[in-house]
Parts: sequence; structure tokens; C-alpha cells
Amino acid sequence: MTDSQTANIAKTKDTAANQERMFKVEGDESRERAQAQIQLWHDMLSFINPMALKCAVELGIPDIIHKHGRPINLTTLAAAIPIPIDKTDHLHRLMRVLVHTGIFSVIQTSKKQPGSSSSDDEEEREELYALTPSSRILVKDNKDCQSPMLKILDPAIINPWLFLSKWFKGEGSTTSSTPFELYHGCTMWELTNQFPELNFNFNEVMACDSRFIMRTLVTESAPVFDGLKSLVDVGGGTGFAAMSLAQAFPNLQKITVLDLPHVVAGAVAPADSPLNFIGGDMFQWIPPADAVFLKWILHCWDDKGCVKPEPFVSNTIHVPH
Ligand SMILES: C[S@@+](CC[C@H](N)C(=O)[O-])C[C@H]1O[C@@H](n2cnc3c(N)ncnc32)[C@H](O)[C@@H]1O
Repeated sequence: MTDSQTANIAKTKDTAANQERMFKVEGDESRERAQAQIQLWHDMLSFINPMALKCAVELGIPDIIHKHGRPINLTTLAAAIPIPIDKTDHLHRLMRVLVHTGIFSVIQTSKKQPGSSSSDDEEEREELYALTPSSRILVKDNKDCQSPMLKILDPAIINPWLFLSKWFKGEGSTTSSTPFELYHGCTMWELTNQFPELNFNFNEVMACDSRFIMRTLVTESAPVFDGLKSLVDVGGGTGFAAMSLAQAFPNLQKITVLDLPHVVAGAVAPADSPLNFIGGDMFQWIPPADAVFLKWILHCWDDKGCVKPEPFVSNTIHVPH
């Protein structure tokens, strides 16, 4: 081999190595670009997940699968809701989203009848939808049923999120301490006061959360309530948490639920229970008691800054959200 041939081979090898390096870098860059776009699409379109979940609950899908008693196919599900037949394909898409997020699971089965001679596997397969632990707690028969929680996905609550950047930039009224106030021109509690349905739904969401969490709280945190004779549940809504405390701790002879007048307006304390309701503003006055119970109240305290329950009582039981 001549010197020039050797040099040519070396040059070719270098070029090949360079090309390989170049393609690798380009490959990595393409992968990174694709990953970046996937991340953006994922974040941008994630709003579909809660909307799909709300839709499934409104269509009663968890209850239908539960009543069916076994995994259900698409046609049976569509007929049970019921929806127009031409929407069945769209229901399939909805179920795909919800299987992806883990709300339902899917089981692939063969439709083939014993002795069938068909060889077309595609046609013979069908998907059956089943409940998962997350959708089991959406079933109305479940005493922990969380379906009412989906009422939180109300336009009144969702729309202010679209004004987040405007709020950051200080647009709108200078008194808008939250994007909610920028959008509505009033606080959440002023709005629930104006719209009874929103008030009802919000209180139901809260009661639903209490139904779930209080069972754990009264068993796991029982020692906290030892020796208390009275307690005030500040911002206690319609009294569901307070009622759970009354049932679990007979030592509590007086439980006061303090909330805004329009929230406690329809609340009635069950006869022979230690409960009583007071309509008022927690930032003005808190009824005296051995302990203050605060569940999901953090923002109320933070918004007003310096208001603390300590001047009123020595014990504060704070259940953060
Ligand atoms: C997030 S909810 C929590 C409800 C309840 N503690 C629970 O966890 O189910 C906040 C509650 O605080 C009440 N609230 C807001 N501002 C209040 C105020 N200034 N005085 C009394 N209650 C207030 C609301 O009406 C609402 O019921």
C-alpha cells in the first residue's frame, strides 16, 4: 500500500468517525427536542384529565361498572349511560384517557366463541373496562364516595386560573389580592354568598373531603382530643367534621361551628348532639373554647396576615390541606 493510499484510508476513517459523531449529536439533539415538545404537550393538554374525570362522574360511569358487577365492554357501557350510538367512538376515546390516568383499567379479552373458525384476531378481541381503587371511591354506594368533589371543577373556580399572569403583572384592580378576585371582583366567600348553588356545591365538596379524612383523623389523632371539653371548628362549613368529632369524642360537651352566616344559615344541629352553629367572621371574633380546630383554613389566616387564634384559646388543632 502506498503512502497516499494509507493517508486516504486514514482520512476516510476520520471522516466516517466525524460523520458518526455528527449523527450522534444530531440524534441526541433530535431526541432532546422531541422530549422537550412532549413535555410541553403533556403540560399544555393535562387539563383534559380532570375534564375527562368530571365527565365520567357526570355520566355515572363508575356506578355503571360497579352495578354491572364485572368488567364492561364499550357497547354495554354506552347503552347503560345511555348515549347516542354515534358517540360510542368518542366514549372509547374518553375511556382511553381515563385508563391512561389510572381511573379505570382495561382488560383485553378474546370474543372468540368455542368452535369458531374465524382467524381474524383483530375482530375477535374486545376491551373490557374495570374499576381501579381510584374509581371505586367514586361509586355512590361507597360510604367514602368522593364524586361530589368533582363539583370543584366549576367555571367560577377554573376561569380565574386563566388570569394568573395578568394578576402577576398587577392588572385590574390594585385590591385584587388573588387571581380569583381579579376575575370576579370579589372574594370566593362573597361569591358563594351571591350564588346559592355555588355555595351549596362548595359546601358539599368540603363535606365530602371531611367524610373521607375525618375517619382517619379521629383514629390516628385521638390523643390530641384527650381532656378537651369544648372545641370551636373555625370555618367549619356545614359541620360535617364537627359531627365526626362529636361522635368520636364524647368528652367534647360543646362543639361550636363558626362559619360565615350564609354557610351556616341552613345548618341544623342534630338533637342531643353537642353541636351549635354560629354565623360570623373569624377575623372579628372566635367563640371561646378549650381548643380551636382548623381544617383547610390556611389561606384564610394567611390572607389576613396577622390574625391568629392564640389570643382566644391555648390549643390550636390545625388540619392542613
Ligand atoms: C376551604 S373551606 C374549609 C371548610 C371546612 N373547614 C372543611 O375542611 O371542610 C373554608 C371555610 O372557611 C369559611 N370562611 C371563609 N372566610 C371566613 C370568615 N371570615 N369567617 C368564618 N368562616 C370563613 C368558608 O365559608 C369555608 O367554609
